Amino acid sequence: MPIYMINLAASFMVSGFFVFKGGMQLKLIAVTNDRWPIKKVGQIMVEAEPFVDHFIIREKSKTADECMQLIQLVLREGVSSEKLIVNDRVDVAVAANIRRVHLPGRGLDVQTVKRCFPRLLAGCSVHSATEADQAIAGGADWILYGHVFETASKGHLPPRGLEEFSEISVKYDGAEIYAIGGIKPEHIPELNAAGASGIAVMSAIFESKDPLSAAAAYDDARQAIT
Ligand SMILES: Cc1nc(C(=O)O)sc1CCOP(=O)(O)O
Repeated sequence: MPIYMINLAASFMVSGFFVFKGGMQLKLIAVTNDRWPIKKVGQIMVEAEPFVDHFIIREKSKTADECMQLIQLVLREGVSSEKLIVNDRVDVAVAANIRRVHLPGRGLDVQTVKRCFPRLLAGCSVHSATEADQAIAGGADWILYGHVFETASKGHLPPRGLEEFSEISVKYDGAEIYAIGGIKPEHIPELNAAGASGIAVMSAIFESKDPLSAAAAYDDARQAIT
């Protein structure tokens, strides 16, 4: 039986109702998809914001200056700087006074970034239990494990599924561990049972004609299990 099924069974065991990781509601991270001009990305972020805990600004093709413009735009529209996570661009995070950076596999490692910029919080993407071990040992404040389900965003490559994800979340109980890749609202119960702290979603929000409703669907699903 996969470990996440055992977790699911165990989570029913305390007086017949669910026990959630740390008693917390699953967090929703929305990841920008680098497909739109700055103004449209900002508009989507502002629309989805009521249901989103954090945004990862992952605009790989944009210049540092354009990323700064996007940050200024959403801050002006009332999005809290605490909700913003800058992907990869430590320079942009420091210049824009954003506290959180998300580091992709091939960039600087968490330990180096945290040593050089002790005030930054840093997370990273992992794709195996070994990478998760390295990230946690390096002091990662969160990790994103993926891709969990099949997704066009990863060229429909075979997904990693939930088994290793669940093993990581059991091993590092209490750490912030997010699932990414192909996540739909209906996956939330099984991700919760696998010990997810939250989920990270890209296309379902940034390709939607109605980003607020798209984010609300994830919120409904997480409310349904709390
Ligand atoms: C940006 C990203 N990183 C992944 C990883 O596995 O590290 S999967 C992914 C794309 C997630 O997009 P969607 O929500 O559209 O499936």
